[in-house]
Amino acid sequence: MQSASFLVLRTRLNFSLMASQGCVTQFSFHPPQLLRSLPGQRQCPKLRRARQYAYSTDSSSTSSSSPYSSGSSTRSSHTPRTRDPEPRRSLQVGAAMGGNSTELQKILPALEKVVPVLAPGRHKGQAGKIAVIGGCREYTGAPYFAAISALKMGADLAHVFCTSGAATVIKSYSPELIVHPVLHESYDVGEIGEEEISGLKDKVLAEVGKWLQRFDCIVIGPGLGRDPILLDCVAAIIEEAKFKNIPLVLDGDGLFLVTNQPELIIGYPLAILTPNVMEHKRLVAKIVGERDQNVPQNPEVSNEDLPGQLQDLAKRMEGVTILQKGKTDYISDGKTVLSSDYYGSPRRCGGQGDVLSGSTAVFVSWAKEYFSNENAAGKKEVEERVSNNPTMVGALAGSLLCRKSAANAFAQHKRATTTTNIIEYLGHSMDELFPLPQ
Ligand SMILES: NC(=O)C1=CN([C@@H]2O[C@H](COP(=O)(O)OP(=O)(O)OC[C@H]3O[C@@H](n4cnc5c(N)ncnc54)[C@H](OP(=O)(O)O)[C@@H]3O)[C@@H](O)[C@H]2O)[C@@H](O)CC1
Ligand SMILES: Nc1ncnc2c1ncn2[C@@H]1O[C@H](COP(=O)(O)OP(=O)(O)OP(=O)(O)O)[C@@H](O)[C@H]1O
Repeated sequence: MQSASFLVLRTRLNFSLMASQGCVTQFSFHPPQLLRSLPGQRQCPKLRRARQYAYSTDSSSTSSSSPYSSGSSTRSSHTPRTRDPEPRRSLQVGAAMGGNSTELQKILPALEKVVPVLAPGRHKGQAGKIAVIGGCREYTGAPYFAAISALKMGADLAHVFCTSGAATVIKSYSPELIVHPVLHESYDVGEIGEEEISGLKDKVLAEVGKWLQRFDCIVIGPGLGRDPILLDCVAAIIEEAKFKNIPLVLDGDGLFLVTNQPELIIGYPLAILTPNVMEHKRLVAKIVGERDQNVPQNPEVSNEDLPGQLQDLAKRMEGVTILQKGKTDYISDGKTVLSSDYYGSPRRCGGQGDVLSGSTAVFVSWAKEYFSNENAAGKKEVEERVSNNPTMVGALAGSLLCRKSAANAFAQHKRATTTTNIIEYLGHSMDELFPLPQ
């Protein structure tokens, strides 16, 4: 049997160097792999899954054992995989605060190409129109953080779609946000039957739907809550956004929704999931443990092999991009894995994930626009140094920016650092990473 559904050419280059602040940092760089589908790879989903499983469990190949294991499984046990399931491109940039690696010096000019120029001829909206779907009685901070982050790092317009209970509060944080109180929780509507729920869903979809086409990217989940009626409506919004080909960033309770209903998002190439450690474990349990009879029910997520496991997960989700947040951020669309431990802060105050989702949404919209322009300058450089997938490019840029802002805010505020401080540094950090022309 072929060891994979892919033919692969792999070269690898490792090097280490002294980072600018004197500590030794190890970098590894795997040039982009060549992936070629074998005939029949895009056949029926069942066959495709069977091929993937055959790939990931074929013990005759050094690169093909399952990336998952479980100590408590009642199903077949598996040896943890020690090698990559597939070659991956890995970018690992300086852990040291202020590190300025050679790798980074190649990546940043490539990422900069997708950042739109500021020119007098451009009109309002061209630098990005972002929507955040989130905000309920409990959480008003998270959607605010995501939306204001989008504005502060360069988007022109940011909308928030939330419940009426959250709207006034969010508006009072900032006059810059456009806030739509259109979502409903069970608490607001009381006990209603199926028919009324369906009517409510249509109403919400009509309210949100008339705006959808305007957005370059939608963040779904910060502070959304987990009310079943509300989530039902958001599922309908996701379907509509997919139909309109709008990039989606799913975070917080948006991840809760798609973890429970993965079919909402599987196979949508413009989706980015941004799970933290816990959210990632839940996703793995659902997508791998529950759906694949041939791996343990509660697959172990091992730090040692996160990149390989993430790549496997993204592949099982048929090309969805996953940004797994943590000490190191790992990003994969199933084809490649990028990782970055660039900058960052030791403060773990709540809300940093919201800054990431809002910023990533803007970068993704810029990257999508950039790749859709046939004559865009430097496209080959971006493809070779980062990826030809706008969601991968956007996720890496979002991660770098947030970690840079967190490091800058921490340098100033130390233990007092909060998410608001990190947001204050977004503009400055953008300019450090992607300087405006003098
Ligand atoms: N100001 C606001 O309005 C904010 C609102 N937010 C919104 O809240 C909603 C729910 O989000 P969430 O963060 O409470 O849920 P989730 O991530 O499942 O964590 C649940 C528990 O898991 C654990 N845990 C988490 N990370 C871990 C790790 N790395 N490693 C190990 N354990 C970890 C940890 O458990 P503990 O340690 O407390 O036992 C944690 O309490 C969502 O809509 C979000 O957007 C936030 O954005 C914050 C700012
Ligand atoms: N241990 C760490 N060291 C450095 N940076 C980290 C660490 N853990 C997470 N980060 C960074 O913090 C940001 C937010 O990740 P985090 O895991 O806090 O998300 P979250 O739990 O979803 O946040 P939120 O509080 O908004 O729900 C990411 O950009 C990630 O790179």
